[in-house]
Amino acid sequence: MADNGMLMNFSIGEDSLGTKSVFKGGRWKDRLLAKKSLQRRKDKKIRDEPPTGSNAVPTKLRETVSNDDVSRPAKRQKLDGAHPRSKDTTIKPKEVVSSLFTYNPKAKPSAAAQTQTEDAPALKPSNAPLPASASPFTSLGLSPFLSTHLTQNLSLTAPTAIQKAAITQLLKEDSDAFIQAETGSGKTLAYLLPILQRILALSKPSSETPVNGADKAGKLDRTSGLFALILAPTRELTHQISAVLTRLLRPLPWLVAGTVTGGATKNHEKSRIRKGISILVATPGRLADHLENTEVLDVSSVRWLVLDEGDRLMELGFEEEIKGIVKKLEERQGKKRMGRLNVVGLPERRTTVLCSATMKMGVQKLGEISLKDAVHIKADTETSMSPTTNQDAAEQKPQGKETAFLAPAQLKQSYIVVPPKQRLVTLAALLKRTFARKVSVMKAIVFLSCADSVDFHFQVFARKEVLPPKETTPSDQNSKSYQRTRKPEKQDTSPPKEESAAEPNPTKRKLDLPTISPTPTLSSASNPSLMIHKLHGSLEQKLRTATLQSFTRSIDPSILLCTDVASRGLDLPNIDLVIEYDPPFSSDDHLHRVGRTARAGKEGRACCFLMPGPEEGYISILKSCAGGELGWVKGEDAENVLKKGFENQITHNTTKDNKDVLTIQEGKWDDRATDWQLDVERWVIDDKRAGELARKAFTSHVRAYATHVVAERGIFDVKGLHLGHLAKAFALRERPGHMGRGNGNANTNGRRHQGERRRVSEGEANRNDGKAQRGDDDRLGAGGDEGQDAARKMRKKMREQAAAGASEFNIG
Ligand SMILES: Nc1ncnc2c1ncn2[C@@H]1O[C@H](COP(=O)(O)OP(=O)(O)OP(=O)(O)O)[C@@H](O)[C@H]1O
Repeated sequence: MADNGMLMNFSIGEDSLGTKSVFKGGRWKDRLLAKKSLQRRKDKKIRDEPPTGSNAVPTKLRETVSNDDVSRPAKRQKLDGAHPRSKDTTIKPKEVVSSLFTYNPKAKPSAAAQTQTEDAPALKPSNAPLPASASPFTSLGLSPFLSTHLTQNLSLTAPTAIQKAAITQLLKEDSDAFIQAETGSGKTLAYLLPILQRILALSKPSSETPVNGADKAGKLDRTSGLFALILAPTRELTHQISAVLTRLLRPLPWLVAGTVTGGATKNHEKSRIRKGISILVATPGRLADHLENTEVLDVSSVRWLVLDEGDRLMELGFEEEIKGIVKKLEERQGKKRMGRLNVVGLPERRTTVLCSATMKMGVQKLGEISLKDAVHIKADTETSMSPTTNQDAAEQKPQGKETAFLAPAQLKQSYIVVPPKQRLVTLAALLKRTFARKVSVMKAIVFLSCADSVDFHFQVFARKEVLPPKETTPSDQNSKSYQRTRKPEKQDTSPPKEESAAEPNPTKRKLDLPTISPTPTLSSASNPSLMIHKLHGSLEQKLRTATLQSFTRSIDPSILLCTDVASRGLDLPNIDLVIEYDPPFSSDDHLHRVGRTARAGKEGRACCFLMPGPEEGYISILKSCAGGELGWVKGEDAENVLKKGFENQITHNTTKDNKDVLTIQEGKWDDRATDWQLDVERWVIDDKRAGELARKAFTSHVRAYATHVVAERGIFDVKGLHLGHLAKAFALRERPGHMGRGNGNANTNGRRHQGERRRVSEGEANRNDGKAQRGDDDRLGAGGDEGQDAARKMRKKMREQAAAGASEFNIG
């Protein structure tokens, strides 16, 4: 029965859609139905009226209709053609745009309550070098020559706490060791220095005698044998360790370091191995390959094996390779090669050192494979809290927490709860605000969930804004304009040299690379040459290396957009801010990501984006990673960030004579934010490639979202995502049509590449996915569980690839 008919049988008090409606007569059931029908009409009327007050749609959008009401399913809109149900294709559909500022879910009051309003002082650094007077390098057993080299040539005056502990232990005994220390605490030198000291002492009965270039240690040279093997999970990390080693070996030219990694030419590696290498840094896949196929690789004299970033080695599925390498080392140890120098003083047994900042199941398993009676070396937190007194240190130490699992104490962490529709514009605002002043932040890293998302956001920030003509006119009375001539950039695509080679030229920028661009939209008057870089595992290795090198060496303020490819072990200088735009896939990943800043006692900031709802549960994990109540974790007000970022609008235009014109307009922040968002949305609609990028990024992001570790999947529940709202964060006015249809093709996930993938923990497969949320078909998983199906397939695929030992970095 139609509701309209029902209403006619009742007498209704006051106006039919007024607030005081009284139903009289008829059965109670009919009265109830009529009441409900009236309520629906009222709701419809409210929706159709332009809202007023704080929730008003900005003026420019009032003629448009919102389809993103949280409380009801969004209707599918066809943007690039006629209305789906309309047979008349000549009728242009009305543009459907939802406002950034309406129908947004709000942060829970409990999350707001956790927001600190005042800036608490950060704790004293936990990974800084110790006071030089208390612990000089010589006091640890390093030779005066090495100590002098560290101080004079590498500007390292004293060890960090983990270096002190590791160097003392590894020089004292030949037992295996597990080195565990927080990010940025100097683990690389903690294992390299004792190995170097021991190699220098080989063939020299008295290690007391200083070694120098003129009187080299015994008869050792590069043909004496390979003494140490260092395994690292990624090519980038391998090259980084090799660069540190090369600097250490500079005054010891008779010792030679080398690398073997996937992606490099095997024949070149073979010829270097043939010439002789004293210390080899390798990725497991390529080393296993050489052990199998390269006759000249003699590992019989290897006495030190280091497994750096142990947890990552396991995550990337290198278990089998490592088992094979350990087996080969054991088989070949002791077998003397004809013609080899018999190195006096070579230890009888091999020492294996496992390094990790975090202690996962995988690390324990790796320990079982590789270590025998290992000593667990940890930083003495009481001495690591330099330069505080012991009493301060004791007060700082979080009760019942392993400090090695924590972020550096001096790191200032924040979180920002942003509704999905405002995510993109808030990220832009945060970056604008961050780089508003030249001196404030030199470099920032933004972590995203997948390669496609990195590609999309890179393009968003690399493009020039096209604002409405009135507002871009420099003659506007609120506008100030600046002019600067763009310098022609010199092309340089040559492969990067190791640090030992010529000194870097920091002014050289590789603008011709597709991974580096100026970012006009984020630049400011005082910071006009802001650069943006992108890095992910689907890029060609050469491009990755060149991009990373350019970002590292740039003296201009720069932003790096990346996946977790850059989260482990990389020591990038001057990183002031880490933004986790997409939350990490596990709390361990969070520690590694934020560990790219606040290194070796330096200051650093990190900010994690969360969405209102279950994601707010992550705040307590952020706090516990920061050391509980003692840690520095502050909530940022999302609206404040938007206000600060969009107070002034800066636009760049290029004149015919190749001059950049910088225009600053002052005005209302919410209008500016809306203009900015609409501009990106128009670009996505008008430019076919951009549209494709946005849709791929969105799809891949949602699929990647399904791969959070099982323990945190209640917080990051893919079924709870409001896809319609989230689409706006990818400048899409509706979610892509195929989402949630269960095509389940994990390969189209847009390259959240094997190496970036989470190894699925045991029991994950048995996860009870629960029931799909009904009543809101904009949520993945509603209507037939296709979303769950896609997520399940994605996880299965990842398991297969991890088991196959594939890695984005190392297979070559
Ligand atoms: N004794 C020291 N004094 C000053 N700086 C140091 C010292 N030892 C190492 N560093 C610097 O600290 C930074 C971090 O070192 P390293 O990369 O070895 O840290 P890490 O513990 O391996 O970090 P991660 O866990 O992130 O891989 C490097 O820039 C290094 O040069």
